[in-house]
Amino acid sequence: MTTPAIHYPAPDTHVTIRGLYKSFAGQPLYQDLNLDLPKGKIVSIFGPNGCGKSTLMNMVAGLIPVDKGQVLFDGKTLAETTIGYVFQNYRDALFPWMNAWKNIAYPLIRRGMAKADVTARVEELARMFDIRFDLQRYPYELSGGQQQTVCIMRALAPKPEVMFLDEPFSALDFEMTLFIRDKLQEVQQATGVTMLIVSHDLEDAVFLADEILLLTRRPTSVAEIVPFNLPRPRGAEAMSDPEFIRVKAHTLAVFKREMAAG
Ligand SMILES: Nc1ncnc2c1ncn2[C@@H]1O[C@H](COP(=O)(O)OP(=O)(O)OP(=O)(O)O)[C@@H](O)[C@H]1O
Repeated sequence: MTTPAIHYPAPDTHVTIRGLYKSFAGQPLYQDLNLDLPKGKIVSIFGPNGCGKSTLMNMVAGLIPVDKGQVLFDGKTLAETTIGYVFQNYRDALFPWMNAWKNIAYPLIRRGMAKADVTARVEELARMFDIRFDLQRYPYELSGGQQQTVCIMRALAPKPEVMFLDEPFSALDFEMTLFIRDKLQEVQQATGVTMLIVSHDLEDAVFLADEILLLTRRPTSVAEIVPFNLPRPRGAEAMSDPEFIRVKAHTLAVFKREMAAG
């Protein structure tokens, strides 16, 4: 009798993914995926088009069911874990009938938090994000960057243990990208939240990451996990740092290898 391999989590693991399977229309996407995501770190998911970056994140976040497998957060189930999610398209992510303040407060009000505590938390987030616009304004009155900032504040409001961000920079101009990069790093440093970011842009994927999770083509597995240890905070000048350039080049080489395979 053979004993199945036991995948013990690496030290400092937050999220453990074990024996994960997912198919769409009979076509396998993931087959027995085993993965550990480190606690209090930023992990970027990067890989070829359609390899399943968003699907992986959405399965971990519980937005898409797995066919088989287990995902645990510090040994707890998703239901026992506070998570935050920033959706890919900020234009559709905010409740249009609520002003920015109410959007941010929404997850707190739903949890039954007392009014004074809700106000204190929204004010704390407004200070953290150095908000200069009027939070009484409605989403349609805000710029794209302001809307995305509100989305991130809403996701952070309940103090999540894990934060999921699907393409958070894809619709932002460069100035706003720099601002959001700064803020995400500040928040991460201040709170120790574990972050998982899906990106289809190589530079974005590398810049914020402690680890870049590189996926193969479909059926998808882990091609490589690339560490990126440049000290924080990483400002715009980090983009010309030799270590950033080296990690980006390595990531690109693995990506090209995966594109050529199969
Ligand atoms: N609901 C669905 N039904 C059928 N196929 C799906 C569904 N969702 C995703 N897929 C397929 O699964 C694969 C992975 O999709 P996913 O969006 O996760 O990939 P991705 O790596 O995030 O893609 P992209 O780089 O295009 O953003 C794709 O081939 C996609 O067509």
